[in-house]
This record gives sequence, structure tokens and C-alpha cells, in this order.
Amino acid sequence: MKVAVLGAAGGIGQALALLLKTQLPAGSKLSLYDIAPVTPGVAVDLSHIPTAVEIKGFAGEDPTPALEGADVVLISAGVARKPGMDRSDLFNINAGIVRNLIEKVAVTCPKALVGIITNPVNTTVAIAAEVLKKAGVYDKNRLFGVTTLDVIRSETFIAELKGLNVADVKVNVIGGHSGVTILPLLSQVEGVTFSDEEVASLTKRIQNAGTEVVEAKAGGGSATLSMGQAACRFGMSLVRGLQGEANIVECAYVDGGSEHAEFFAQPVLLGKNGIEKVLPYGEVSVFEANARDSMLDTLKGDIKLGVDFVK
Ligand SMILES: NC(=O)C1=CN([C@@H]2O[C@H](COP(=O)(O)OP(=O)(O)OC[C@H]3O[C@@H](n4cnc5c(N)ncnc54)[C@H](O)[C@@H]3O)[C@@H](O)[C@H]2O)C=CC1
Ligand SMILES: O=C([O-])CC(=O)C(=O)O
Repeated sequence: MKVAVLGAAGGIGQALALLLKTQLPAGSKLSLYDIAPVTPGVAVDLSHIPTAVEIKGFAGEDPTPALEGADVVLISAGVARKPGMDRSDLFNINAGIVRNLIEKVAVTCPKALVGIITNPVNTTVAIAAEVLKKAGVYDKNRLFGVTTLDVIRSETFIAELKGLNVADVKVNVIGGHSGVTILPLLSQVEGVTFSDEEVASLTKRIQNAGTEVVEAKAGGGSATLSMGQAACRFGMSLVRGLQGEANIVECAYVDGGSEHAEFFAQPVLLGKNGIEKVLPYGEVSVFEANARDSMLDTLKGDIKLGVDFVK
């Protein structure tokens, strides 16, 4: 099993690489790439951790050596938000970065499962799909926008509010990954009920959680450590699925034939070819149905921006 992290010298990339070095199955290879010259050094640093995961670091303009033979590619390369910015403000820089990296993925490891972390995810995933289509190697079951941070935040905040053991909290988060497009399905959480006020305030907190971190870091970046954990959870689920483990389900932003939009975050069953099955997200409350329907113009606009960028 070979996992490549692109953007590996960054805040998310380093946290993710550390977690993968300690959690990937024995015999795996971990390949780190970033334009930053420190990247081979990050790999040397991590190589001193005693796990049976072989790690190599690559810097410079060309990610090809890092991508050769990769089964899973996780991409966090790009710029992060500062206070006052929206995720969509990152489009101008990150769109081109994702396009260029995916062009290399298309040539070097077209069968890899690709998880896009780089914002704005609603748009960068559409860019990746268009690039892969142009190259003639698009497989909708192998491309994912990583929305796991919305899921782990929801788990954490629900457990805190309701005094639950966080390990027991399961929640689907559907839609996309920014503002109103993030929709936690609180009505489905087992063993608890929420008042209308709690639903409204908790939904808003989950939707704004990225901004909560951006403001708390006061110009020093956005979520990196919690995102490292989220990306590790998602990446490990991709790996487990590839290894044939049963019942691996994660919410992710995918081209899953949704009636709502071309890309939509919902639960997917993972397996040896990526998505084995797109799962229904289940019953929703009236509040959730309204929130879902009213996000769609925003989400579709974000997707169109990505498609138009490549076309
Ligand atoms: N999907 C999600 O839930 C989340 C997404 N993000 C996004 O992840 C991205 C990365 O965030 P951080 O790690 O905090 O940023 P960072 O600035 O700490 O790291 C980004 C890294 O990307 C590298 N980079 C830039 N251009 C590159 C290229 N062409 N090829 C390879 N590497 C390149 C930089 O050298 C840097 O090391 C941002 O776009 C951020 O908005 C952040 C948090 C959550
Ligand atoms: O908010 C940001 O810019 C980073 C992000 O996507 C998140 O923390 O959910």
C-alpha cells in the first residue's frame, strides 16, 4: 500500500504525515511531496519513528516521483484562509495548484483513490474531475472531497452538548464543505433529541467551525491539527477498503449520482475500487430538508466555477 500526501510540508500535511506514519499497516509506503524544500527533511524526521512504514520526501516542481505507484493520494497543497476571507477567496490560487497536481496524477497513478482537502473543496473536486475527464481516466468512484472534518466536529460538539461518550456518536453530514452547504443531520443522531433552538445553533456552529478556528488563530492559518486527524481517519478508511475490509462507511463529497447536485457529500461504502456503493443519507427533518434545498444554488454555483475553470 502506498499513500502519497501532496502539500506535505504544510500545517495539515505534517500532522497527517505523522498520523499516517504511526497508523498505516506494516509494510506500507508513505510518500511526501511539497514545493517547499524542507519536505525531504520532514520525511527524515518522521523516519526516526519506529513503525514499519517506509517514508520518503520529495520537493521541487514535479510531484511525479512521489506519485509513482500510489494507491491513495491525499492533496492539501495550497493556501489557507486568513480572518475576513471566505473559502471561495482561495479559488484564485488553489484552483491552478489542484489542476496541475491532478494532471500529474492522471499520468502517473490514474487508478489511485484521490482525496482532495484543498479549499474550496466544493470547487476543487469539480476541477479535479474535469482534469481527469480531459485525460480520459476519470472514475467517479475514485475521487473524493474530504469532508470528514465536518463529521468529527459534529461528533465532538454533539457529545459536548449532550454529555455523551463521543466514541458512540455517529452523524451524517451532507451537502458540501463551506457555510450553508455543510448540513449535519442532527435528527438522525441516536439516543438524543434536540430542541429547535439547539438544532439551529448547533447547525450554525458546525457550519462556522472553520471560521471559529481561523479567527482564534488570528492570521496564523486555519484548522491543521483537527484536519490532520480528519484526513487520517478518511485516508485510513480508503486504505481499509482497498484491503478488503467490510462495512467501511464515510461521508464524502462525491460524484455519486445525487438528485441534488453533480457533487454531493453523503455516506459511501468503501471497497477495493474506492466507492462500492453510494448510500442513501436517510430520513431528514423539515428543518434539514429546507436547509438542503436552500443550499443547492450555492453548491451548484461552486461546482460550475470549477467546471468552467478547466473547460
Ligand atoms: N477540507 C477541509 O476540511 C479543510 C481544508 N483545508 C485546506 O487545506 C489547504 C492546506 O491548508 P494548510 O495545510 O493549513 O496550509 P499550509 O499553508 O500550512 O500548507 C500548504 C502547503 O501546500 C504547499 N504547496 C503550495 N503549492 C503547492 C504545490 N503546487 N505543490 C505542492 N505543494 C504546494 C505549501 O508549500 C505548503 O507547505 C488549504 O487550502 C485549506 O483551506 C483546511 C482545513 C480543512
Ligand atoms: O475554514 C477553513 O478555511 C478551513 C476549513 O475548511 C475548515 O476548517 O473547515
